[in-house]
Amino acid sequence: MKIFEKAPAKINLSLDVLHKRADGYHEVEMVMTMVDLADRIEMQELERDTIIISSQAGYIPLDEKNLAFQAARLIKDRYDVKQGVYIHLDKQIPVAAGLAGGSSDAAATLRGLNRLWNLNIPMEELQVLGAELGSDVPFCVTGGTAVARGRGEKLEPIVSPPQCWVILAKPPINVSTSEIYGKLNARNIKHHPSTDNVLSAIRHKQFDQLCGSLGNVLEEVTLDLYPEVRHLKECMQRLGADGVLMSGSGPTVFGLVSKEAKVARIYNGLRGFCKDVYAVRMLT
Ligand SMILES: C[C@](O)(CO)[C@H](O)COP(=O)(O)OP(=O)(O)OC[C@H]1O[C@@H](n2ccc(N)nc2=O)[C@H](O)[C@@H]1O
Ligand SMILES: Nc1ncnc2c1ncn2[C@@H]1O[C@H](COP(=O)(O)OP(=O)(O)OP(=O)(O)O)[C@@H](O)[C@H]1O
Repeated sequence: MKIFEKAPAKINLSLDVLHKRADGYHEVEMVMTMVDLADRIEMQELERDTIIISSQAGYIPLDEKNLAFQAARLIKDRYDVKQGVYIHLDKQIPVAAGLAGGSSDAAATLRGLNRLWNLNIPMEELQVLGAELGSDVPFCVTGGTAVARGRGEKLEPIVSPPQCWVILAKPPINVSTSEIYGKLNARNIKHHPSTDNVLSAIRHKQFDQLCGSLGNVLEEVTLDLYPEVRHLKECMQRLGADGVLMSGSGPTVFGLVSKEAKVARIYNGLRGFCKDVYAVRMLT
């Protein structure tokens, strides 16, 4: 049997760090949602006890370093599954972008193998398994819109943000999440975003208030290290996006845009100096 799962990209509408924990991770408070840009994952049963990964993208690992491989191995080990699986990743989400592409692939693999092997694992249990693979994986298991706390695994689902366009632009650089968290001085954060303001804007479907409340404490670190990300952010603002923020640890910058008429101008303006630009809808 062969099944398919979609693995959408996430964006952080807000990302606050409360403090650094004794285990080295950071205690976060984030509002996350998904956008209509997704990898497509095909999973096919194999009689042989093996995990095979392939992808059309030449620049991701296809061995045990791949998060989809790790997800498959985890589920096989925990539930004593003797069958194997062939997993093909049709990558559409740019890699190491701050859009949780690998995490979403891992989450989609957990959901897919749960179906393929009739394991009937409840979603909450898949999220707990996902947390072993990465901090963004539990959110990606269920998707939607949620407040994430802890190191990202404590989730509170909320209603969808007001519908709008999301323009994503990724400059051609690689940013390491652990490097950015490592360079953040949690005791000396200049501007904490207000999670309450973001939540109130979402609940009341106040698009302008949402745009005014966006904030990410990792932005300061990445923008200082990589001036091209700052330049991209300023460019998106100048082109007229209503709210602009870096996603996750970057380097992707997203712009929220309410009027469709503005989308093509912003998209074309960014394409002038950035190859990876996408105009998508918020997933509701
Ligand atoms: C930046 C975000 O993508 C925002 O959604 C996440 O906080 C990071 O999620 P992720 O890439 O799934 O992160 P993980 O793979 O768990 O961790 C990568 C590295 O980021 C750092 N890390 C991650 C999450 C967290 N709450 N505190 C951290 O300090 C740790 O150094 C860790 O070694
Ligand atoms: N299935 C996968 N897809 C993409 N990258 C993967 C995958 N599995 C492992 N990786 C590796 O993970 C690293 C991070 O890639 P990913 O696209 O998940 O980053 P990201 O979007 O910045 O994640 P996050 O937003 O969760 O920090 C890359 O260096 C890549 O080689």
